[in-house]
Amino acid sequence: KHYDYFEKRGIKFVKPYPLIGTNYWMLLKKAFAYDLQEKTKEFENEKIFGLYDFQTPVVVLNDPEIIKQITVKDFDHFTDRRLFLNPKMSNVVANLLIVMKGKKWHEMRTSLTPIFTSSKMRLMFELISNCGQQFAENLEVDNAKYGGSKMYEAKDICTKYTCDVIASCAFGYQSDSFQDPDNQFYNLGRSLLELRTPKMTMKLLMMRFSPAISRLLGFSMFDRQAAQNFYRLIVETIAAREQKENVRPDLINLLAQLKKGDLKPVDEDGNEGNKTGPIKRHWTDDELVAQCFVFFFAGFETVSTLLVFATYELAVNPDIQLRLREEIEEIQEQLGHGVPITYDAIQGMKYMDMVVNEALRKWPPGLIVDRLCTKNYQYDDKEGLKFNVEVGDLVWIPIYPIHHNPKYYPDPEKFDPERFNEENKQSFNSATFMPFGIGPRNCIGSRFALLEVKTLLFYLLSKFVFELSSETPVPAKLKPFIIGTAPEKPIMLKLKPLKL
Ligand code: HEM
Repeated sequence: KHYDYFEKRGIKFVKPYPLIGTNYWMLLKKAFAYDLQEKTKEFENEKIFGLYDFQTPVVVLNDPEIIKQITVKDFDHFTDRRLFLNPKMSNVVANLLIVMKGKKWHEMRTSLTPIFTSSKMRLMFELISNCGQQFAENLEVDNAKYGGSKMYEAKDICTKYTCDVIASCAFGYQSDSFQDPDNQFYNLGRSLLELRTPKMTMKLLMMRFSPAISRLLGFSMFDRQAAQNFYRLIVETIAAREQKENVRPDLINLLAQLKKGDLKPVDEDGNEGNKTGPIKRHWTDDELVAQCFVFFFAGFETVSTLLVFATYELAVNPDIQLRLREEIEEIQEQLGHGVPITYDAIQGMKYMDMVVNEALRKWPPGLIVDRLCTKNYQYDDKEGLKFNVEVGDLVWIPIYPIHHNPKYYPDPEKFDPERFNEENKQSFNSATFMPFGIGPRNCIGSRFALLEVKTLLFYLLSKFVFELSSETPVPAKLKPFIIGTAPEKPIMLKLKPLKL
């Protein structure tokens, strides 16, 4: 009964099958990204087309102008996402920015935006840099024990680093996951990593297929005990900070300021308004804890995935790696060898920025973003394309297929940082490069994520040459049967010491 949605509206669509809709990629053991890419190619002359995610009709926006119209200009009709996390799971989940809806989301986003501005990131950078430096030193010592010949699994080292950064910047806790992989942060991180396994994919699909059955079966995405321990730790740390006036520039500190009403609202560019006073609102413990958890929920897997693919591309493109190292050496000469990298120096690294952007284009950690229609909507491009979207209908923005469309990126499988050089950047369209999503509901943590990734690359490349083990397949392919960006086979890295 659900499968006549597009026919009724005269929208071209992919033929669905009972129950699975158009999700055949699961049965064919294909990667979701490749399947969606094929479907968008099949409909390349259509600005929109339909598919069925199980029984849910999805309008796929296959054109940058329509994407901008719906996600930016007409955002007030599409303020929400479809939920994969059930807010009824706990009050913390209900208060995650990713999950919140409508007015409540808007209010929370406005309250949190001052935390993620450039000026706050500048202060937090010292903590990120300490983690990067410590991590590279640990690897140097470990690698030396094996005469520089040890193979490291890229995902393993990148998740350990990401975990330490989150522990330090979000939770105010110094961990060293390389030396002590049993610490509580890494354990929680590991339970998040399970998201990328076929077993968890089945659970997530079940949550999508039938939230009621999933609740009955008690499906949960995280280790409950670990999550409870975290809760206690955060509440206690915030209380201790309030008493001690500790000025460690981390999220806990910023949340304590928010709670006291010391932070002013900012506009989209992070500028404080002169006329408006500080944000005043009552914060519950659940709300405060949720904001720390957001780093884990939204920033752990995404950042480590980007790091994995960036190191992979640098290893298979030695000329690009060399050019990036030259830029790093220039910075080191300016700052003095052994001196930690500064916020301004990392922000000024043009080639680093190009490399990271190209890694985000080719391997976007988020393959799609979605929007739920919250107010009936009528689209008319005045050139013959008209369609209606009603409250509760779902639209997808196909990030991966757009990033791999030769119309926007000639020779899309080539890793070419020049696509993002100063000259090309001028003509960039925000709806053809969307690693952090698009519009008012885009990624709030993008500045933080970029700093985290660039910092580790800086410290690692100043010590090692990245090479791949012979078992790592080139070109890398995406793992089938999971919804997400992960390599099919582990990426094994050799870190050849520069000083040997
Ligand atoms: C390379 C790393 C990252 C990538 C590629 C990434 C990508 C994304 C994408 C595609 C979205 C959806 C945007 C949309 O719907 O238009 C998103 C949302 C979000 N991200 Fe990130 N993200 C990254 C890191 C982080 C980090 C480190 C944080 C930490 C705070 C974070 C926090 C969030 C939050 C809270 C949202 C929801 C925003 C809202 O609903 O208002 N992300 N991210």
